[in-house]
Amino acid sequence: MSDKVILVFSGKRKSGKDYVTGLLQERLGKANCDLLRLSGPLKKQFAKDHQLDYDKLLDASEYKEKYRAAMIKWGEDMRLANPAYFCNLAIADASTSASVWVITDARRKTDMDYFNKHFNKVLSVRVVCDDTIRIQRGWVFTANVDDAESECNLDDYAHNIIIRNDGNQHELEMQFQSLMERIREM
Ligand SMILES: Nc1ncnc2c1ncn2[C@@H]1O[C@H](COP(=O)(O)OP(=O)(O)O)[C@@H](O)[C@H]1O
Ligand SMILES: C[C@@](O)(CCOP(=O)(O)OP(=O)(O)O)CC(=O)O
Repeated sequence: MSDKVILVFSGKRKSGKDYVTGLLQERLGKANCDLLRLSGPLKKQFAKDHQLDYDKLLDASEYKEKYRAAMIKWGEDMRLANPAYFCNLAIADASTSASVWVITDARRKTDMDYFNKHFNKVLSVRVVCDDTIRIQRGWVFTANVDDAESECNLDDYAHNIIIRNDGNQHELEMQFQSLMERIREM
């Protein structure tokens, strides 16, 4: 079993998963820390099958939101056949030399089970944020998305670390310091 440190991030849409994991990678350095997106291989295959623009599905855009419900459904069908499918693809693409792998977008207990099964040093990190702030960042409640497994399956998971990302940079910095300390201890 690898002794890499695996940080498995999750959080609601617009909680700031990409923002926080990007900042973390900057702090740790790209050579030490690789970002793994479970949604990466999902979007790539979905785009190919449906003649869509893969790059436009990657950023925080309206284009992604337009196809989100269909991508969730498609991804769920794939996961039903093999819950490890996207996790396997994400780690196949990851940097073997980085000592820290940050999974940016876990959504399901099966994702958590996968990393806990395959790695020793795993921390689950939940990014949380008030809905009022998510709305300011462009979140609009959408049925079949915000009430679906994709957004809710890890709500009651016993996360190791909670990061509050309401936009207070000082508060975020303090939380980063203790997260970095936890990583060093591992
Ligand atoms: N702490 C923060 N300070 C400033 N902007 C932020 C912060 N957190 C998130 N954002 C912004 O809010 C938007 C949504 O964040 P993002 O990381 O894409 O969320 P998620 O990946 O959880 O959907 C992005 O435009 C991002 O830059
Ligand atoms: C179909 C998805 O993989 C789409 C995920 O796209 P992003 O990971 O880009 O989403 P946010 O960062 O939360 O906005 C969801 C799933 O159920 O797998």
